[in-house]
Order: sequence, then C-alpha cells, then structure tokens
Amino acid sequence: MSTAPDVVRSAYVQLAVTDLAAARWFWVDMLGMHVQHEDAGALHLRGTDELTHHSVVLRAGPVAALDHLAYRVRTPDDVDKAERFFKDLGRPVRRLAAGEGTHGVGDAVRVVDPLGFTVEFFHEIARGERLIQRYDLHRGAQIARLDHFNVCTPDIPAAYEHYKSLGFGCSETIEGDEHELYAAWMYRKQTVHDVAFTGGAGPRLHHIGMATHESHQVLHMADILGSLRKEHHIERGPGRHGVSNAFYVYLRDPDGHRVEIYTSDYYTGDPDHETFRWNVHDDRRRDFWGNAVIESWYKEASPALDLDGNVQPISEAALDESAVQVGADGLGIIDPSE
Ligand SMILES: O=C1C=CC(S(=O)(=O)O)=CC1(O)O
Ligand SMILES: [Ca+2]
Ligand SMILES: [Fe+2]
Repeated sequence: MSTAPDVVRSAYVQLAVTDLAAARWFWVDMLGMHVQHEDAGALHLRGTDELTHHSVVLRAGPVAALDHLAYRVRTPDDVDKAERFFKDLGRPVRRLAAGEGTHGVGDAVRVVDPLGFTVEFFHEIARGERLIQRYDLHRGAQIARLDHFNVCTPDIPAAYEHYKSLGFGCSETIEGDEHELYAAWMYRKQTVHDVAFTGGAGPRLHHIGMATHESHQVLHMADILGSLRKEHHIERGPGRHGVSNAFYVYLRDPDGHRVEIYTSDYYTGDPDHETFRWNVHDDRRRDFWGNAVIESWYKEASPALDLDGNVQPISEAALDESAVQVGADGLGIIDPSE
C-alpha cells in the first residue's frame, strides 16, 4: 500500500451554478463571503479568517453540481504522494500544473476517489489579505471559514475505510442496534470533522459547512432571510446538533446547493481521542432538542461531476436512516412506554 498524503484540512469546494449572478447574491450579499477573485465565469470566495485565496469557487455551468472537493496537503511532495496513492488504487488521476486548474491554486492532482467523487489535493495556493480584524467588511452571517464537506454515499463503511486509509480520525458515528454504520464524522484538522458521510444515493454532495464564530451569527442569518421574505432558503434549523454539539442552520442556495452555517463544535486533537457513538434511535442525535429532521434534508443533494465535467451516475443506499422508526424525526412510532 503506497503512503497516504499528509492531508491538513478540507480546503475548498468548487460548485457549478446555473446563474452566477443569483449565486453571487446568495453567497456574497447574503452570507457575506468576500470576493477574492471574479471573472466572467467564476467567483472565488473566502471567509474572514481565511488567509488562502478561496474556500468556495462558484463556476457558471449548465447543471448545478459539485465540480470537486479539495484538500490542502502539508508539502508539495504530498501532491506526488496523493497521485501515487490513487494510481495504486486504480482510480482515474489527472495532474494539473499551476495555471491549468482552479485560479489561485498551484500544482495539484485531481482524482475520482473510490466513493465516486472528484477530489483535488494541492499545497500551493495564493494568499489573501488578512480580514480577521477588518470588522468594517464583516457582513451577513460573517462566515469565518470553510469547516467541512458532507457527502451522500450508499456505503458508509466503505467511505469510513477509505478516509481511515488517508489518515482521518473518527470523532462521532450514528449506529444501529447491531452497530451498523449509518453516518460518520472524520477529521484531519483538530475539530469534529473535515468530511462526514450521510447515507443515501451517491456520489452526491449533501452540503458544505461554513463556520462562524458565534451562534448569534447563525441566528442573524436566519433573521436576515426572514426580513427579506427569502425564508424559503432556510431548510432546517436553527438548532443545536447532537453530533458535534454545534449550533446550526441549513440553507439552500438558488441552485439548491445546501450550505450549513455552523459554530462551536469541539477539539479532537489528542492522539487517543475516542469516537462518540450515537444510536440511530436516539432522537437527540441530529437535533439535541429532538426537533424533527425535514425529509428533504435526508433525500435531496447535489449531483457530482467526473474529471471531464459529466454527471456521475448514482447508486442507491443499502441503509435509509430516514426510514428508521424514531420519535423526533416525526417518521416513526413513539413507544408509549417511553
Ligand atoms: O456538520 C454536521 C454536524 C452534525 C450533524 S447532525 O445532524 O447532528 O447529525 C450534521 C452535520 O454533518 O451537518
Ligand atoms: Ca423553509
Ligand atoms: Fe455539517
């Protein structure tokens, strides 16, 4: 087995959007992300804490889809390691010299991983002005940084094994009574996750998580959308997660891409950090207050593109968490003896 690249963190996502102006309204005017670079076909955005060029790239395209996920690796040599690692897995691999791929990114490799997602590994990226204390520029949700990717995949155990082989730790899981794996949260940076898996037809992008510093910024985002009669962009929450303990709201952008505004999870950096396991029948797992999870949150997600920009075929999941008889999701039978 070849050596895995040293992944530092989930670094950016490239989304295809069908109306760049509408996407600009949502991601810049509403969420308050900062435009680092803009051209006729794409927007390169970042949060207030991000010193690298971008964490969200919106590229005009015919189909709303996930173009690729991107992880930053620790050294330029780790880009070579990533190329060898995925070649040894027999996966499609494409090396991109600086200037051949996403604007602002240097030497990179893009692969189609075993889950069917197009994933980029890079080290070199252009820098941006330090915005952390440019409070005069902080607007909307005051997005600080990209926190995580959440992907829909039919085989959660396979996803877990793949990311474990890339050196990711596992902070939390949702498991059945026989420990069948419904969902998992995995990390390289020392917080709850860089990537999480939601059981469902895939490969599809479930959402990207954008971190703010404070829960009042999550609430303020919801208030802004309500004030503007744009409340239909609010899909789920605000609320408190069971898994991760984060405070959250889920939004849908004009193309239906899901974005979570997320704050206040926890440290996972000790070498013996233990995985916290939730039972799928615990109705606090996804919302700690037991609020129902809206059906669309389980079922809807963005399709994923291959290395040539074609929509990847999807396969259905073996396990369907939304069908599990649980109380709070409103999908099941509450045992009167409880
Ligand atoms: O980031 C997350 C943290 C927790 C949850 S859950 O709804 O609490 O499972 C979902 C999530 O993956 O979006
Ligand atoms: Ca709504
Ligand atoms: Fe999330």
